[in-house]
Amino acid sequence: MKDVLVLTTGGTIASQTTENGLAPGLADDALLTYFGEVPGVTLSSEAVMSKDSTNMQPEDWLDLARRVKAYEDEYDAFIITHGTDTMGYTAAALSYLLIDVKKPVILTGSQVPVEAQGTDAVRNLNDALTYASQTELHGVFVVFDGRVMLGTRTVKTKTKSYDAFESINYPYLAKVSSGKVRLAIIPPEEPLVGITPHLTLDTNIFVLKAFPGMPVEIFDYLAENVHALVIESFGNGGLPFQGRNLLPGIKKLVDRQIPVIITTQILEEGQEINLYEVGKQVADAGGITAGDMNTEAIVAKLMWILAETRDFETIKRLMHTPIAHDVDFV
Ligand SMILES: NC(=O)C[C@H](N)C(=O)O
Repeated sequence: MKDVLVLTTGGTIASQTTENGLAPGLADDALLTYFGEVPGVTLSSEAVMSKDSTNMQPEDWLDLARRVKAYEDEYDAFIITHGTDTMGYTAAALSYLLIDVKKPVILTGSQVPVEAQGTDAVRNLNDALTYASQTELHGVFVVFDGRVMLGTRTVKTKTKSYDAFESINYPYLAKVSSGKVRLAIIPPEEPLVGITPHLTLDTNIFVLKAFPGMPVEIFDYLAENVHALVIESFGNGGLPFQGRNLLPGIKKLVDRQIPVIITTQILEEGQEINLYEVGKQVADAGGITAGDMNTEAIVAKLMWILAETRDFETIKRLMHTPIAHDVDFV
């Protein structure tokens, strides 16, 4: 017998047409009626919030994590229904906040409201339930369009199509179809050293997307106001050092022991920061490469680490340590 708790948060899956466009409005436990019967599985639900995921905040991630922790012993698995727009962020954040969870926590949602014709919601809900009832793994997962992805690797790549999410730089964990899970093999991860599981976040970070012509003055503001900065660089980690030279700005933050994490705007294959002069100079200025992590995971991981430590070297080491399979190389 398995007990599964469905935590609902809103999203398109629970949205209805209003005069202001689609907005979550489905009755609290209405989603439960769209799950099929699975022998030996009992479903319960709890309405956590009713938000378009665009409106979700780090405090909402904490709310969800605390509920899973509070109910962890009572249920065998958790399904969180969620909007797709920021699902990748929530999935990454829960992967860190629930690093010690002993049950599967599965996020799903849909591109078309559950009540609308041609909806993908019914399939996704039932695939999530299939996975919840059959998996032996614990941790945070996204189940969408028949694919199971790690919470730290899930990125939304399509605004409308049903295959909205991809597992970036990591294999899909499983496929779900016709009520069956076909599993890939996930190697175990080294035990976590130097940080203990905790349910807190420091949201005082900023993400900067580089573009040709970006003014350098922004770093003066950032140096005074953030605990860490993420820069989405070009290609393999490159940022301009000619014209509007970003290196002094990066150095300014690093000199103040503010970590500057360098990721890339390119979704796949990660970065090799020392390959080109434009990247090596960034590394030499103190920029910390993020390897093959995605921005969603970097944001959540930084907030989670910063809540425990502000020590520059410790942050750097932990950013480079695989946690919830978030990074393969740096
Ligand atoms: N497909 C969706 O769920 C999109 C919606 N705007 C949300 O993120 O809540």
